[in-house]
Amino acid sequence: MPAAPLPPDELARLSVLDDLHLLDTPSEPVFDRVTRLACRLLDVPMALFSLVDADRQWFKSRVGLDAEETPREYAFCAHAIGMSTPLVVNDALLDARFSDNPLVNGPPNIRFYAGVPIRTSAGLAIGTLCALDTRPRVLTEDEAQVLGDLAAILTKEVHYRERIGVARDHLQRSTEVLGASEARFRTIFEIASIGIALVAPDGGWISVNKALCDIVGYTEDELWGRTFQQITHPDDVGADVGLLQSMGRGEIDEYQLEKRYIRKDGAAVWINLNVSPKRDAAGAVEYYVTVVKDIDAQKRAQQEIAALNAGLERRVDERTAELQQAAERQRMAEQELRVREAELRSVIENANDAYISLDEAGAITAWNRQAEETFGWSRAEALGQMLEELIIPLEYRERHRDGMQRFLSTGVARAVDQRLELPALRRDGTGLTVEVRIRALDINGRTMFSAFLHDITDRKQEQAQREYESRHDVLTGLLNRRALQESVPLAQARASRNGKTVGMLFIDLDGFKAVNDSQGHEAGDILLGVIAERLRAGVRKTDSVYRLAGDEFTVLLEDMADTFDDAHTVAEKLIASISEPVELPGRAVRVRASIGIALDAASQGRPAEELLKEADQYMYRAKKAGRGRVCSAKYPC
Ligand SMILES: Nc1nc2c(ncn2[C@@H]2O[C@H](COP(=O)(O)OP(=O)(O)OP(=O)(O)O)[C@@H](O)[C@H]2O)c(=O)[nH]1
Repeated sequence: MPAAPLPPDELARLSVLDDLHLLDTPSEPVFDRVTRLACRLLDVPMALFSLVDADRQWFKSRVGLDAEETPREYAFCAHAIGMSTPLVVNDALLDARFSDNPLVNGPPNIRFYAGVPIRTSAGLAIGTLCALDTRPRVLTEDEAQVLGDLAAILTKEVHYRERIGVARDHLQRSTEVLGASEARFRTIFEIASIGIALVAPDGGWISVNKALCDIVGYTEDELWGRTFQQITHPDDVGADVGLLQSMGRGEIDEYQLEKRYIRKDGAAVWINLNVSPKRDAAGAVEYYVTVVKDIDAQKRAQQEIAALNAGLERRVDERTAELQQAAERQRMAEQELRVREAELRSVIENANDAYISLDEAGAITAWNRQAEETFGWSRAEALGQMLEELIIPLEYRERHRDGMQRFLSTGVARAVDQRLELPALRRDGTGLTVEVRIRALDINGRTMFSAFLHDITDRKQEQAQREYESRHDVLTGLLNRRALQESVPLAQARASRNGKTVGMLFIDLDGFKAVNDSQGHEAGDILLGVIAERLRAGVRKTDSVYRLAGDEFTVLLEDMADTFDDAHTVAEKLIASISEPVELPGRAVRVRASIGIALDAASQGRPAEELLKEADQYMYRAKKAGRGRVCSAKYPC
C-alpha cells in the first residue's frame, strides 16, 4: 500500500490547520449539515469532513462512521489533498493505492471514495469533504457537481473560520498587549518617582499616585475633595487653565508647563507639568493624564544661580565701574602729573636759582639753565660728572663726600634741609658764594639729592660793604663811634685775659674850623684824612683809631701797662704827629690837638660810654688849659 506523498507545503498546511482550531473539537451543526446533505444527495452511507493532520486524519464531521480518526497512512484523503482535482475511487479493491488498505479490507469496508479537497484562503488543502460507500459505484457528473457545491460550502466556512481565527488572534494579542500595558501603567502609576494623576475635565482629581501626594503634601483622599486649580499657585492658574482649554478645543495635543503648587503646609513647590487628554470615541475629553515632576530643587538652584549670577554681574558691573573710575582718576592723575612735571621742568628750567640733582654717588643728574649760567658748565658737560669735581673748592670736597655718606648711612647730614652759604667754583676757576638748599628724596628706595643754589656773591659783598660802612667813617676810612662801642668790651676781655689795661684817648683838633673857613670844606676833608692817617700810623697794630664826629677822634689802646704814663706818651706822640704841617691845595696848614685820657684801670670793665665821657672831659680840660696838650685823671692839667 503506497503512502500518499506529502504535499510540498506540508508544514504551512499543518500550521494553518492548527490555527483553525478545528481539530479535536466538538461536532458543529454547520459541518454536520453538509455531511448529512452529502449522504442524502449522493446516496452514500458515509460522508466525512476529514482533516488531514500530521500522522492521522481526524473527522470534524462524520456520518455513517464510528471512528473519530484513522491513521494518515490509511487515509484516502491524504491522497486527495495532494491533488488538484477531486479524487474519485470507483472500486478500491481495483485501485492499487487502496486495494490492501485495512479500511477497504476491513471495517468500514470502503469500496467507493469521492473526495474534494477543502482549501484555505491561501490554497492550502487541510482536508476533504468525501463521500464513501461500501459498494463500488460511479460518480455521475451531477453528483460530482453536488459534492463540489457542498465542498464549496465547507470551504467558505473554513475561510470564515480563518478570518475569525485571525480576528481572535488579533484580539488575544490586543488583549495581552492591553493587559500588559495596563499592568505596566499601573505599576508605573504606583511606583513612579514622578507624580501621575488622572484629572477630570473640571479639574477634579480622579486618581493620583503616591509620588504626586508626596509632592503636594496631600493624601489621595484629601485630593479627591479638591481641584488642581485649588492647589495651584494663584499666579500660575491662568496659564494652566488657558492651555487646558486650548487642548479641550483640540488646538493642541498636549502641553508642558512649569508652575507652582501650593503644598498642604503652605509652601510653594515648583513642578514640571505634562498634560495629555484621554478622549472617547467621539473625541470628547474623558480625563486628562497629568505627569508631574518635582523640579523645586532644580528651580531653586536655578533661582539661586540666577541670583548668584545677578549678584556676580552686579558686582562685576560695580567693580568695572570702580575700575573705570579708578582708571579715569589715574588717567587724570597722570595727566595732572604730566602737567605738573612740565610745569616743574619749566619752573626749574626758568628758575633764577641753579638747580642741580645728584644720584647717590654724587653724580649730576639734572642741571638747569641757571646752573649753566652760574657755574659756566653746559648741561651736556655737567650731566654725569661728579659735583665735587665741578663746583666744589678743593678744601671742601672731603666735607662734601663725608656729608653725603653720613646722610646715606644715618639719614642725617648738616647740609640737608638747611639754608647754607657755601663757597663754590666757576668753570673759570673763580670763586663765588652760593646759598644752597639741599633736599634728599627717596625715589623707589634710592636716595636722590636735589639742590637749589643761588649766587649770593654780590649780596655778600654788599652786605660786607654795609657792615663796613656801618662801622667805618666814610670820609677817613677810620672806625666809627658804633665800632668803638662794639670794640671796647672785646678789648677789655682781651686785656683782662692778658692782665693788661685798656686806655682811651679822646682827641679833638685845635683850629680846624679856621681851616674849613679859610680853605673851604673840601680842604678840611683832606686835612681830616691826613690826620686820620697820621693817627693810624702813630699807634700799634693792636690799637685802633676811630673818628667820632667832625674833628673828634678816639684811640683805643690795648695791651697797656696799668699806668697813665704810657697813655700820655702815646697822646703826646700823636699831638706831635698831628701838629706836623699838612699840605692842602694852595697852601700848607698846621693844626694841633687836645687829648683827654681815660683808663679802665685794673680791668674794671667800665662801659665804653663811661670811658668816653671821662676822656672827653679831660680833653675839654686840655682845651681849657690852652689846647695842644694831654689831660687825664693822673695829670688833670
Ligand atoms: N671839612 C670838614 N669840616 C667839618 C667836618 N665835620 C665838622 N666840621 C667842621 O669842623 C669844625 C669843628 O668845630 P670846632 O671844633 O669848633 O673847630 P676848632 O676850630 O677846632 O675849635 P676848637 O675845637 O674849639 O679848638 C666845624 O666848623 C665843623 O663845621 C667834616 O667832616 N669836614
